[in-house]
Amino acid sequence: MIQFGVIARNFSSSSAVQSAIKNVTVIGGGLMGSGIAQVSAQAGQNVILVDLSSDVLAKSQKSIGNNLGRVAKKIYKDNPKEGEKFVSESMARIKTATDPVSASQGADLVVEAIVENMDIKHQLFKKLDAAAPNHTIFASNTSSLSINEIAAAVKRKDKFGGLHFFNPVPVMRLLEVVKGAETSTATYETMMAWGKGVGKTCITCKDTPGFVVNRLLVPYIAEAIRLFERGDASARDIDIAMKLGAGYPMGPLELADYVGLDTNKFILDGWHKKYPQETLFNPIPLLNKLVSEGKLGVKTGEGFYKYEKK
Ligand SMILES: CCCCCCCC(=O)CC(=O)SCCNC(=O)CCNC(=O)[C@H](O)C(C)(C)COP(=O)(O)OP(=O)(O)OC[C@H]1O[C@@H](n2cnc3c(N)ncnc32)[C@H](O)[C@@H]1OP(=O)(O)O
Ligand SMILES: NC(=O)C1=CN([C@@H]2O[C@H](COP(=O)(O)OP(=O)(O)OC[C@H]3O[C@@H](n4cnc5c(N)ncnc54)[C@H](O)[C@@H]3O)[C@@H](O)[C@H]2O)C=CC1
Repeated sequence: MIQFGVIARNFSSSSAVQSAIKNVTVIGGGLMGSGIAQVSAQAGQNVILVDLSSDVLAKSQKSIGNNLGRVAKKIYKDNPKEGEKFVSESMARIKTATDPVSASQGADLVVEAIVENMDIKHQLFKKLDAAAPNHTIFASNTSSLSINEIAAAVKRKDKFGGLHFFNPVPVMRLLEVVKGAETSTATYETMMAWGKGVGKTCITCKDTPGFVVNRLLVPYIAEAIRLFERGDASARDIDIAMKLGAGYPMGPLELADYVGLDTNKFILDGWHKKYPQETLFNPIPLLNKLVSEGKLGVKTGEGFYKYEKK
């Protein structure tokens, strides 16, 4: 069951977040960054959303506007005027920028949601570390990289942690708060309070590959692909089985298409390279074939299933 009401309730009850963090800079205006900007602004935070591309920022603003409209319809179903006010006030709290450095100079919290590449994340955080105020907390939304390895680029390791959101961010209620080896208790507590303030249920995890959700989801999806590859069951039957037999909202192959087969492959390959003895992370010939054919799932119109192009 999807509960948007929780956003308003949790925010009003969390005074800690209101005092500790008021200004959030979200870097990366793609799928995840736009969702993180949206839930932050909904909760009353001042947000700067940063991307290298102004086209991406324009698209993000449009999709945030649409998604806020969906939220408003639910929270203010009997009061459309209040709903419109909620959308316009939330939108007004989001500014956009193309320079991460100047956009971080007034930030209490920077949430990074750029491309999943260690070198590029290092380059970004090195620049931010030199420019952001001393009190600014840095967090990465990485799906599969190590928080400690990302934090190696900064001096403020005590003020660095993981804030791992789920797609679609406005709908998925979980936030994984990742404590790195040197994350201080104060930073961890501020991240937990902030996560609760933006309407999420927070769980805590050490810096372990995939944290909790992806450590379980990646092998689960991999096994589903192997089952299909062996011809043990059809794609449709595998998905029906997990929806009706295990209560998942999407089957594993539908979810693989939704996340993107290139992303699935990227994570599996990265972990296989790092942990070659772990057979759960072994490469999957069928997945490699689909990716090499450009069949990446929903975003390209075909993966395990075919989709109408939007
Ligand atoms: C190998 C793994 C590798 C992982 C790689 C990286 C990924 C990560 O690091 C972590 C992840 O994110 S893993 C993916 C996590 N996400 C999931 O598992 C999604 C599973 N699917 C669902 O929950 C629903 O199908 C879903 C919610 C998506 C859609 O629900 P429905 O099928 O019921 O479809 P709708 O009827 O369209 O939507 C349901 C309600 O939600 C509202 N809504 C949907 N999208 C929205 C959005 N973006 N913003 C605001 N509201 C939104 C929609 O309006 C609808 O509301 P109601 O009309 O009231 O039901
Ligand atoms: N897609 C998903 O389901 C999830 C992804 N993540 C993680 O979130 C991060 C972002 O993923 P997505 O939003 O899916 O990617 P995306 O490709 O939709 O967006 C990334 C954006 O970052 C921008 N960018 C790249 N380098 C930049 C830089 N140096 N400065 C500013 N902007 C820059 C790109 O222009 C792009 O718009 C990744 O680390 C990913 O692993 C986490 C949870 C779920």
